[in-house]
Amino acid sequence: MSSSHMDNIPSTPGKFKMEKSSYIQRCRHFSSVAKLTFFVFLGLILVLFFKSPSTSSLSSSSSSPYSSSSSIASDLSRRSLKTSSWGGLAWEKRVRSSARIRSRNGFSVLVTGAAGFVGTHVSVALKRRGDGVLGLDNFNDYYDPALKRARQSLLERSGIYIVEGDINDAALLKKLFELIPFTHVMHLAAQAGVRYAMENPGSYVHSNIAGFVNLLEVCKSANPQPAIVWASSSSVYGLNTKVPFSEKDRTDQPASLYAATKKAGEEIAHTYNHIYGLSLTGLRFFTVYGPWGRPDMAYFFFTRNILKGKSIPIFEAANHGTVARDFTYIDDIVKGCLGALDTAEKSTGSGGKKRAPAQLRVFNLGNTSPVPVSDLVSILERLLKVKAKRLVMKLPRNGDVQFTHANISSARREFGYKPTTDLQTGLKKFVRWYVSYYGSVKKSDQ
Ligand SMILES: O=C(O)[C@H]1O[C@H](OP(=O)(O)OP(=O)(O)OC[C@H]2O[C@@H](n3ccc(=O)[nH]c3=O)[C@H](O)[C@@H]2O)[C@H](O)[C@@H](O)[C@@H]1O
Repeated sequence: MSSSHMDNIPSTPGKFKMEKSSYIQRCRHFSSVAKLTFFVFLGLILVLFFKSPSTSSLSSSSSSPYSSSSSIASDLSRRSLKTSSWGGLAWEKRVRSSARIRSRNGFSVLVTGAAGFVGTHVSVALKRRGDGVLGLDNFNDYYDPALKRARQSLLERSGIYIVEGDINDAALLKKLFELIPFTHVMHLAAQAGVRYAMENPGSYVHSNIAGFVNLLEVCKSANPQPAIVWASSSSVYGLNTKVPFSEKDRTDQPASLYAATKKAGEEIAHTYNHIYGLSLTGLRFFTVYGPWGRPDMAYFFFTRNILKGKSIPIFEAANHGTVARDFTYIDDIVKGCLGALDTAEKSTGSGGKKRAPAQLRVFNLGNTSPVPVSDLVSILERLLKVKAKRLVMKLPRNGDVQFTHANISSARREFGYKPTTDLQTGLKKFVRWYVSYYGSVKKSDQ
């Protein structure tokens, strides 16, 4: 068992006294000590069992297939709330400097998941236009943390500091809000990935539900309350067959636990808006891709495997049905995120109390033109000049839906969202980045 796991166990005052008492005293009080020890022990077991939803899920789960590590101990530590040391004057100075607004009417934005794919791009874009940006990320190893560290270096060069911590760490979040009166929170920290939810369900509950609630709890008590824009997912449409997907369509048939936790997030957002007057905007991202992307996503590991001469599994639906995605390029998504932030109204509550009705929105951010996965592979083959070893197989029943297709008229109306990058153009930029980042084809065995 890892020491970080032990660190999570609160020590009781009773236990502490016991260790300090003398041998004679201990003998005299042996029966009460034995009883107490028994109850302390029982308590510890209960704490271990119930403390973390992710912990209990680990008994049957393995570490992420996309990460470099495969040990359960590492999985435990990446989910623990133990954050690297924070606090102190130097740390506060870094936090303040990163969050300092440098343009007139600029925002100060807390970006959760800042070392993630979308988080990195959004942080850079905000900083570039003069907003104050403070990142927060737990650097878990769901996929190669080295890539997250590289994104962190990128942000550092733009003057953005990423606080290392988990969104479940209420003390840390409170401290950040004490230091900075954030006008906005761009909440992108999440356990992503559709298929991994069957392997490690607890991690989805931990980040997408418990973590989100913890963040909202801190936001609702903050003065001023920030406006919150956060990442939902196209997967909430689940088994919906009406195309293109409109925000008005039903979203009560999720096909994966991941989708269910994102849908839960939308309902939780409703509650915090209703009770506390928090301004909340959920963005349903449609299969976002691009440079600095996520290695667990198909376009990314297809590229890696094509270059390495390994076969790639291409899913097809029943009766050779096409599986397609409304792949959306990262720059378009960034514009959508900024548009949502810019049109977000202020939260209306203060002191943890609602003063007036507040804004509650949800938008599709897609590309409006679904592409079959087999076409994605053909584009990659052309760009990489390597023929893929295609392994066509039946769409597994592990949470995937057959297709996605966004209706974006709502986002267009509200903030002029208009994607401009087609898959061919976007993948070209991705491949260029991939080759430069991983050095050469030979080295691309990340
Ligand atoms: O749009 C979204 O909301 C979601 O988009 C992606 O989920 P997904 O569309 O499943 O993206 P990939 O895992 O990259 O899969 C893309 C396509 O490739 C297919 N695929 C995937 C893996 C594989 O081995 N073979 C294969 O054909 C999938 O069925 C899917 O049609 C992200 O992983 C989610 O985090 C995100 O929330």
